[in-house]
Amino acid sequence: MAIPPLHAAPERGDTLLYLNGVTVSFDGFKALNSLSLFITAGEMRAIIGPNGAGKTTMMDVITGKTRPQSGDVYFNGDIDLTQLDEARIANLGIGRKFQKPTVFESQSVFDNLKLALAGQRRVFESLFFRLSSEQRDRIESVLRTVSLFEKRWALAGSLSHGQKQWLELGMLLMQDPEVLLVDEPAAGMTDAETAATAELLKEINRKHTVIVVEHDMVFVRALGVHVTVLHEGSVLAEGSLDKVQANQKVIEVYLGR
Ligand SMILES: Nc1ncnc2c1ncn2[C@@H]1O[C@H](COP(=O)(O)OP(=O)(O)OP(=O)(O)O)[C@@H](O)[C@H]1O
Repeated sequence: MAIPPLHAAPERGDTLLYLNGVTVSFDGFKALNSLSLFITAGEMRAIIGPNGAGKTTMMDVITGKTRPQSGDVYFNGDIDLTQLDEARIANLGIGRKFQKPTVFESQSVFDNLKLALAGQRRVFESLFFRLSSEQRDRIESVLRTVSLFEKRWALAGSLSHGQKQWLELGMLLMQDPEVLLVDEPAAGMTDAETAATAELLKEINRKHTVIVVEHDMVFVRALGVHVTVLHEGSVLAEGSLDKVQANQKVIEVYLGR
């Protein structure tokens, strides 16, 4: 049974991402069941929910990897994302970071960011193209943002798991996306790395809209942002972490796992 929407839909023009009544079925199973989610420009939103709630499918719909059977998906008020392919959507400024880091291990931290700047160019060409001073400044600024300036000449393969995640966030930042979708950034991190990642996302959020999917409640608490709880492909609750954690429906869903 579809859960009725918690709030009336806002005006599309007031949103950066507008998902209204989005349904995705796999052989009759609804991974998203009339999902409605509205993100305002400049906000950071945490998305939580038990396994199979539809978090990954939601990100697949936004990035064009999966087409919904029904519902509206708009970016910036009037760009219909259901009509665009993944490359077009990425070029619009919707960047995604998957859970597993995919940095170039045999290249330096600096060269990984250089490769990210070059975008679609072939890897070999990209390593030998000459940087302008603005491009070098930009790489250095991102290196400082992700706390890897001191490590810039180290091979990416020698970084800790947490540092690799930060490098990959840095690679995403080189493309200067308007919105970043970040999948479980704190997974597998030490407590110190988790705390540093929360600070990093807050810093990134100063200039970019961020949607972060995460299971680690300590991390979500450190972010201190509005939380949306997904369950069976719909929004179950929304609000501060304290508010949703006190919600009886949310408690039942998590205890019933
Ligand atoms: N390609 C697919 N074919 C069939 N079923 C799918 C497919 N992709 C996802 N599903 C199902 O849809 C539901 C939602 O999956 P999804 O991966 O979006 O959940 P999730 O909230 O990201 O879960 P997790 O926290 O485990 O990553 C699950 O029951 C999953 O098995």
